[in-house]
Amino acid sequence: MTGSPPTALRPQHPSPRSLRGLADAFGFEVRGGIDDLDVTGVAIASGSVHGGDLYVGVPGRHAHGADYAAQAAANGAVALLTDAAGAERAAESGLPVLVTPDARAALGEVAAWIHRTAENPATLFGVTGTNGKTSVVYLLDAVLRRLGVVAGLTSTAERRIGDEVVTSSLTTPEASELHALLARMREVDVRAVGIEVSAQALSRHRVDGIVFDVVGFTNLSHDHLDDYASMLEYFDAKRELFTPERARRGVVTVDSEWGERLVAESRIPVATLAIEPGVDADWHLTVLDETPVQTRFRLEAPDGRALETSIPLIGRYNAANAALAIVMLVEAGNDLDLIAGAVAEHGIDAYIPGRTERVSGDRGPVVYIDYGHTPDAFTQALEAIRRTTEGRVVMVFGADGDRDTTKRAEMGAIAARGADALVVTDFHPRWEDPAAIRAALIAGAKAAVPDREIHEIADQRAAFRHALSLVGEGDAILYAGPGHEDYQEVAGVKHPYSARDDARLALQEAGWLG
Ligand SMILES: CC(=O)N[C@H]1[C@@H](OP(=O)(O)OP(=O)(O)OC[C@H]2O[C@@H](n3ccc(=O)[nH]c3=O)[C@H](O)[C@@H]2O)O[C@H](CO)[C@@H](O)[C@@H]1O[C@H](C)C(=O)N[C@@H](C)C(=O)N[C@H](CCC(=O)O)C(=O)O
Ligand SMILES: Nc1ncnc2c1ncn2[C@@H]1O[C@H](COP(=O)(O)OP(=O)(O)OP(=O)(O)O)[C@@H](O)[C@H]1O
Repeated sequence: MTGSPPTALRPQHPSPRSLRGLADAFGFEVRGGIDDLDVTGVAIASGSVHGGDLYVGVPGRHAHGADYAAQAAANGAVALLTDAAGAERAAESGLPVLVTPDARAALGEVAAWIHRTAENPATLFGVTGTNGKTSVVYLLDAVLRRLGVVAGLTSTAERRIGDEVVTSSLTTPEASELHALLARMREVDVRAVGIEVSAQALSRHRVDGIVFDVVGFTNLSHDHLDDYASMLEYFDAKRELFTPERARRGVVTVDSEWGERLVAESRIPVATLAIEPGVDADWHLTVLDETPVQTRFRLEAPDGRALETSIPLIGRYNAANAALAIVMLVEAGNDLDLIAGAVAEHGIDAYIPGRTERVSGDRGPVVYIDYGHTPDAFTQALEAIRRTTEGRVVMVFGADGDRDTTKRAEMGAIAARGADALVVTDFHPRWEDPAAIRAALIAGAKAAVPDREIHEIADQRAAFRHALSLVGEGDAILYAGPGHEDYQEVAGVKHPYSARDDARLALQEAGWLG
């Protein structure tokens, strides 16, 4: 899904808007006749244009979208919005053209205008940070449901409109898709939406045309240094969310120096949250109890009130994610006592697909499938599992091909320090040599802990089964990487593979799961 959503994620009853009105509102140069034309939607991928759409042709890394204007026209586009170069390239398409210097930069506001998303909006929550964004939007969703609010979310794993669920591709949809989704949500009375905001989304205008009611920051650690030249550039991309043009209020987790820095540099009012004792913050989180199946915590408000609840997830970091969600809800105007009452007795019943998801049963080793693919995610998940495991911890992992190669040695080193045995396997090699990726991980592991037990098994199914042969009752396996995904990408081809399903099958084969 690149650019324009399937029908379910679009408004079913769009109200047409005049193309001339659009051109006038934005001051676009017009080439061709547009006076009698109406527009009902907007798309930036020619393949997902619906009849009545404005097709927006933007230059990309591989192509100029304007080159696909004829296909967009064949699919029912009424006009093209593009830059001057695009207008030349699309001259043969027969579509009237609206010209602007940077069509991607215009897309968010244009999509907001077409879908009227500023009218009667839901309460909008935006979550950013290296790790924990998906988790926080699911936790927001779970608490909102407990409060009786019809909620929606967009995350790396899924887009949800109330109870309707659609699998995601990008973490943050393109602006055309995001505004269509918000318009669809309004049609079915969704009143609060959690939106995961990646750094790339901020750099590439994907959340333009939106002013969030409350934004939250989880943490910042090594990732995406293929897209950003340094950690500072990566931080600057995320900091952009904490500006009045994009959000009204913020909540910042301040346990790291990046959190402190964000508070200092934020241009909107922010509340602060800390999990580490002794850190100066408005809200304080204390973890009360951790087991392999749940974490119980207490959250203290600046006015001395407190909330106690549990989540069906392991790890202090997940308690921090839940606390961030709760503080964001309070900052949006929800009463803390009301939230406390809603989650006190049964806890927050969030199910987050593929985030330290326990796929094992009551017998045998505990097996978690996780989406962690950064050094910090490895650290946090391993620490959480170590604290609740009496026996050995075996870690199965690989690393993304064609993505930030500089984190691989560190990932290997953290795995070697945190687990008793490693099974290094393939993740998504994409166009890279998978053996070279495994070698980088193993080199990092050996440099950190030279005598660590390491098994190299390229095939994921075989790797997991081998890990299973190394453990027994009281032990744990962390299989980090695949999370909720249902494919493995090799040289441009997506092969079906669900680590969760396969791990359950392997546990059954081993007689540990009924
Ligand atoms: C680097 C990046 O962000 N790339 C995005 C970009 O692709 P691109 O520049 O290569 O596009 P292109 O292939 O040159 O095509 C140019 C234009 O022509 C259009 N086109 C192209 C071919 C065609 O037949 N018809 C057509 O209309 C395309 O839709 C596009 O609008 O525009 C595409 C269309 O929207 C996106 O799908 C694509 O995201 C790719 C898949 C991607 O992997 N992005 C990653 C880096 C990303 O954004 N990740 C973040 C963070 C994840 C995390 O938190 O870890 C995310 O938010 O997902
Ligand atoms: N607060 C946190 N701090 C550190 N690591 C975390 C935190 N929350 C989750 N993680 C780890 O990061 C992994 C990904 O979590 P999650 O999907 O919520 O993050 P994300 O920011 O949405 O990342 P992505 O956009 O890649 O999905 C989890 O599986 C877990 O290993």
